[in-house]
Amino acid sequence: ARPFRDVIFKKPRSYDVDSLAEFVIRYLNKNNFCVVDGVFSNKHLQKVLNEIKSLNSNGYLKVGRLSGGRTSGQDAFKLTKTEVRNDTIYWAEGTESRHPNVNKVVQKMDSVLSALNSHLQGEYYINGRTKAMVACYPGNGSYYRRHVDNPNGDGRVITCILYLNKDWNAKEDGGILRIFSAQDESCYVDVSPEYNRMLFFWSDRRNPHEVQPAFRTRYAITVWFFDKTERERAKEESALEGISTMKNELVVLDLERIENE
Ligand SMILES: Cn1c(O)c(C(=O)NCC(=O)O)c(=O)c2ccccc21
Ligand SMILES: [Mn+2]
Repeated sequence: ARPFRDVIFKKPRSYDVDSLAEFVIRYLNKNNFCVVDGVFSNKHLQKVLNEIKSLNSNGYLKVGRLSGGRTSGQDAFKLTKTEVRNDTIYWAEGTESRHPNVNKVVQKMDSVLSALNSHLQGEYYINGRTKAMVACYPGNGSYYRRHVDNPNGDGRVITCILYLNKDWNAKEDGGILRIFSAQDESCYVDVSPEYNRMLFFWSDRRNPHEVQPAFRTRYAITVWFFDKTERERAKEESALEGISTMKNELVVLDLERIENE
């Protein structure tokens, strides 16, 4: 397969939230995804990384169980000896006192979130988000199988990821996020999970993606932005099905229920 374009990751004119939001929407409309490098200061991100490492060493990150792009034990495909599925995750509200710098990242994502609406030509109205998912791939070949974040209208419209991996060398460390073109299976774009890199993409079927096996510890913080209408309809439907409608819990439940697209 060949990359569907040599994507040169441009930088926005400036990093105020409105220019950022305009830049994100422009590339979401053009390519269905947008990479923005250099949003945070190195000083701040170093503190964020330290907080996440201590969350990890204090056992706050739990194995991702059946969540998202994997089916349970009855997998047909065999794992190679170096590929193990053990991404670990921690859900942050963004207000906990144990990680003030992670909270600042969530607040920055919130400020971008609220600025997006004035650039979305009315097809969505973003009015909320999930909790922030702090994810760690331990680097023993752990990976995330190809999936769509929101294949069935659970309300999530934009995925926002911040990568925290210093001096990442994808050739040795792997861990590439490969986003496939929904139209043409043989086309994809590879995003290296580099430090201070933000990635936005439509959460629906436009962006099947996978995390390739990582051979070094790989950290990321992800937030999913909700569309008001789609979210309310999903909550009505799930209420009918009797699934608990606690806002963030529902998202966690959805992540466990999502099958591959
Ligand atoms: C750990 N992890 C993920 O890494 C991704 C994902 O697509 N990550 C993309 C990336 O890290 O580049 C997910 O979409 C995901 C969904 C539910 C639970 C855990 C999850
Ligand atoms: Mn995903």
